Amino acid sequence: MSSDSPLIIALDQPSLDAALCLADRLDPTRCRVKVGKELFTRSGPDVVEALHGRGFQVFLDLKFHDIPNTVAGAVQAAAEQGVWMVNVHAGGGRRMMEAARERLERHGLTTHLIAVTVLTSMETTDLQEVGVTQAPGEQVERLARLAMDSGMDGVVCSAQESARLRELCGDRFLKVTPGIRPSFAAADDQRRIMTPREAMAAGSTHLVIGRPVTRAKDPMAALEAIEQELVA
Ligand SMILES: O=C(O)c1cc(=O)[nH]c(=O)n1[C@@H]1O[C@H](COP(=O)(O)O)[C@@H](O)[C@H]1O
Repeated sequence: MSSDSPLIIALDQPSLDAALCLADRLDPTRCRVKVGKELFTRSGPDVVEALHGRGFQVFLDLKFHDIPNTVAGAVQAAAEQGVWMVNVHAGGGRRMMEAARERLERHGLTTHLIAVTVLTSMETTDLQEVGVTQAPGEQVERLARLAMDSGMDGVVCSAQESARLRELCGDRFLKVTPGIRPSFAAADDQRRIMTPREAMAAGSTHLVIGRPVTRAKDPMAALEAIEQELVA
C-alpha cells in the first residue's frame, strides 16, 4: 500500500507493542510513519517489518552521522529493509553523504536518502554554543546546498526555511519538515514551528507530525483534523 499524503506520523513510542497499537489506529493510505531512535533501539528491524506488513511506508529516522564507510553501510542496511526513506546528518559532510548515495546506487536501492540540516529544536543561541555563528536559516541554506551537491534527494528542515529552499533547490528537492503544530496543538520542545497549511504553502513536500497525533485521545481524528486544516 502507498500513500500520496504529505503526512508522516512520528511513532515515537517506547516499545514495539505501543508502536503497533498506535499504527493500528492509523490508516496506511492516509499517512506514512516514522520510526525513530528510541523505538528502533528497543525493537530493532522487527518494528519495520511489522509496519510493512500492515501496509505502511516507513521513514527510518536514525540520523546517521559517522565516518563515510560506516554511514554508507548503515544506509545500505536500512534500505535493504525496504524502508521508503532514511536520513543522515548533513553536518557529516560531503564525503559522508556521497558515500551513502554511491552505496545505494551500487546496490540498485531506491530508498529516498535525505539529510538533516539544523534541528527544529535549535535556535540562534543553541547554534552559537556549538560554534555556529550564522542564524539558523543561513546554516540551513548552507547545508541544503551541500546536501543537494552531494546527491541527497532532499533535506529535513523547519517549514520556516521551506520557501527559501524551494528557490535555492527547486520543487523536486524534498523538504521534509518537523516542528509542525496544527492550530489545536501545543509547541512542546519545538522552536521553529508552523501550522500544516502554512508549511505546505511555503513549499514543504512532507510534514512530520508526532505528539499532536500520537498523544491525541483519538489519533485518527487528530489526523483527520490536520487533513481538514490542509484543505480549508
Ligand atoms: O528528523 C526528524 O524527523 C526531526 C528533525 C528535526 O529537526 N526535528 C524533529 O523534531 N525531528 C523529529 O520529528 C518528530 C517531531 O515530533 P513532534 O514534535 O512530537 O511533532 C520527532 O520524531 C523528531 O525526532
